[in-house]
Amino acid sequence: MTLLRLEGVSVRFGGRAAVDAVDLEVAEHETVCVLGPSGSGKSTLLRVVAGLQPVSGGRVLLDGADQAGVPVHRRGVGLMFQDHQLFPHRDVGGNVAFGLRMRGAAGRGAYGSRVAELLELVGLPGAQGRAVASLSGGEQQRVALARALAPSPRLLMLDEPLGQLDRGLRERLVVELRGLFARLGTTVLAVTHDQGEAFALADRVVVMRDGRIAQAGTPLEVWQRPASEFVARFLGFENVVPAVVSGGVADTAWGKVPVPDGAPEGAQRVLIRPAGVTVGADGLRCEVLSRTFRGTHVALLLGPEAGPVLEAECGLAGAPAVGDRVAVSFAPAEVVVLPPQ
Ligand SMILES: Nc1ncnc2c1ncn2[C@@H]1O[C@H](COP(=O)(O)OP(=O)(O)OP(=O)(O)O)[C@@H](O)[C@H]1O
Repeated sequence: MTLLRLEGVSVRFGGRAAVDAVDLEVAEHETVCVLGPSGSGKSTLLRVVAGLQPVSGGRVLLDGADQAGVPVHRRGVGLMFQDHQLFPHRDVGGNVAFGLRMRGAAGRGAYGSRVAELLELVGLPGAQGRAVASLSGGEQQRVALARALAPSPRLLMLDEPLGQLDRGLRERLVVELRGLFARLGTTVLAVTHDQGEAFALADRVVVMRDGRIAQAGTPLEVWQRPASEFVARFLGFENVVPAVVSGGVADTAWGKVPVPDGAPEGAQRVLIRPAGVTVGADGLRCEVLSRTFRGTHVALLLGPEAGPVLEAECGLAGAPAVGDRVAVSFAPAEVVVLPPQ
């Protein structure tokens, strides 16, 4: 069932559309992550849903009810922002209880057990009495989450939820959040500029560009089939060149590249994901310009004898060294013929 529906939502500041005729649905129990470069309209979209930003056009519906004129505190949405805005003068319990009081969600006596339950849920059991200032960044994030979850919002909205935390902690928390949302059946609309975070957290990602949706789909769909060169580059793929496609082969600056069956023919732009650039004995000759250890693989930057630099991936064992001369071939499964801009 659809919980949130945006119909042609636009927000204009001066003459400029920050959000431009956006249609979006979020189903109950679904986690949707809105992703996009700075200024693409992500936060504005979130603020619209929360009721913090009036629309210039279109409608926001929650459970089928038009939210026009419904104030923030009556929308039943929970908000957690990047700078988590905890009250420094209240202890942890006081901060979480604030989330309950805002909604009048429980009688005063019931706060204590609900706060305890929420702190347990976010992995901070017994932290009620701790001062906010004594918490690490990750712990503060958990308290902010407990506070946002306190009134059991029908929609939880997160704006750059893990933005300030270091990478290792972010990766751990993302996994925890995903598990928590699945257990609670929470419906989540999150905004992030970090594609790794979005892909790890979301059932569906929505990539925004200049106030519009450039692509929406499951993480796998978007990763495997970026809908445009913009999306491909935003995901960090740099191997994009013009090509003429004919008979299952793309003619590119790197030579002939096999394309998947059924790819559109004619003048196109082609993406080769680094995983599809295979280092071997035959093929396009290249010099290794750099190599970067990535944990599970080695990322190579190659200078080919023809065409622009190429990104490739190879296994840790036997990775070539900088300055080595190698040859590469291309795997059609990792080649995407991109739609015209
Ligand atoms: N209150 C405002 N008044 C005028 N312009 C605004 C206002 N809020 C946002 N904008 C503009 O609208 C556009 C979208 O901003 P928004 O904050 O939604 O982008 P974003 O994708 O969330 O960016 P970031 O990742 O940097 O937070 C930007 O060009 C921004 O400058």
